Amino acid sequence: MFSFFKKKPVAPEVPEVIAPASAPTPALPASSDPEPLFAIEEPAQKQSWMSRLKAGLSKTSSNLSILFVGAKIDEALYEELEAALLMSDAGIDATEYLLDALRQKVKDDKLLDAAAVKAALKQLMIDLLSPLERKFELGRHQPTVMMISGVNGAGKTTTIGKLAKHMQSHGQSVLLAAGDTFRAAAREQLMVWGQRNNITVISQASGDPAAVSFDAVQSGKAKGLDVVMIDTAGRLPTQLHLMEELKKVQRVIGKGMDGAPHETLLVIDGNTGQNALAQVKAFDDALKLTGLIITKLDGTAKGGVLAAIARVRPVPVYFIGIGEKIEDLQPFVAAEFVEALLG
Ligand SMILES: Nc1nc2c(ncn2[C@@H]2O[C@H](COP(=O)(O)OP(=O)(O)OP(=O)(O)O)[C@@H](O)[C@H]2O)c(=O)[nH]1
Repeated sequence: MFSFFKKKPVAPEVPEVIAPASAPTPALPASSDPEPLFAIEEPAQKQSWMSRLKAGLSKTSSNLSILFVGAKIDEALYEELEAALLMSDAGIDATEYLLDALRQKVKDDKLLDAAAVKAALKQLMIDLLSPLERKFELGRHQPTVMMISGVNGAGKTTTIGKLAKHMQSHGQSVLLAAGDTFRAAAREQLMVWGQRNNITVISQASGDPAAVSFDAVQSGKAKGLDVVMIDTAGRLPTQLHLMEELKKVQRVIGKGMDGAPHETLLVIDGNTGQNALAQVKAFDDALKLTGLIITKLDGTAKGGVLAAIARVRPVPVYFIGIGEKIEDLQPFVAAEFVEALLG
């Protein structure tokens, strides 16, 4: 089944490479100015993203923002706020932190009306979530090697597809590694997708995920590509042998290129709520994550989990996802997120 007992990281078999018909986009010269990804500049696009983010987070926001409509600033309001934050999966720590800070602010600034208290809460939430903001940059390494992990069905493969297409449309040459050697369908899915989108995918029929990853890094280096993205099989943090396998994949990537993987990302399903926090802790302990991608925030009532992450394990959130389309994945911006929640 899994080959994590093998001593050698590189499997002897020849990897299958699904290459696009045309050669990949030539590598850009290494630039001293790394390029941030996904910056929405156009006001119309920004507006469209904000309205979709608001709609996506409406189940989380409805419990919160309604509290302030015509509310009196009394103990009942704080209690309802506490319940709403806990229901949004902000967790006990972040909820207590926000409520204590809000009480203090209301007292210090002598706030008397609900709108002012809501504005104060908004600012506190922005301050809490801002440290999670981090721009995803390319161009510091050639290739930039990214390893993508997460539990089953979190949205890893879909997210890789969205990122790859976006990077490609920004002139980046991208190589994907089908490191999910456990689920044959996942491998097929990535290969078909690669062919359709003119993106090279490295895969092995009965592969060792570490070997596939190593080959991908070697190939990325040899071809002078910009980005190598390595998909991994979904696993639960409680499956300790599979977490060990993931650590091995990470180590072997490092043997393929010094300093790689440059990004070790965890994809989290935003519907998971408090369990997401357990996932962040476990994957971070095992792999030292460089960033998170939180998917499926559309339609969830549990968007408050970002506050829990910010308090308990503040791993940067590079992107958030609110749907299946490519434009539904965007950089996390604390002020936008809070505006969608409480705006
Ligand atoms: N609504 C919604 N669905 C999403 C989002 N991101 C991914 N999905 C869907 O979630 C499902 C699982 O996505 P995958 O990318 O296959 O997940 P995975 O983590 O690779 O799954 P495994 O390979 O089983 O571990 C698919 O149906 C995706 O279309 C999102 O932001 N919103």
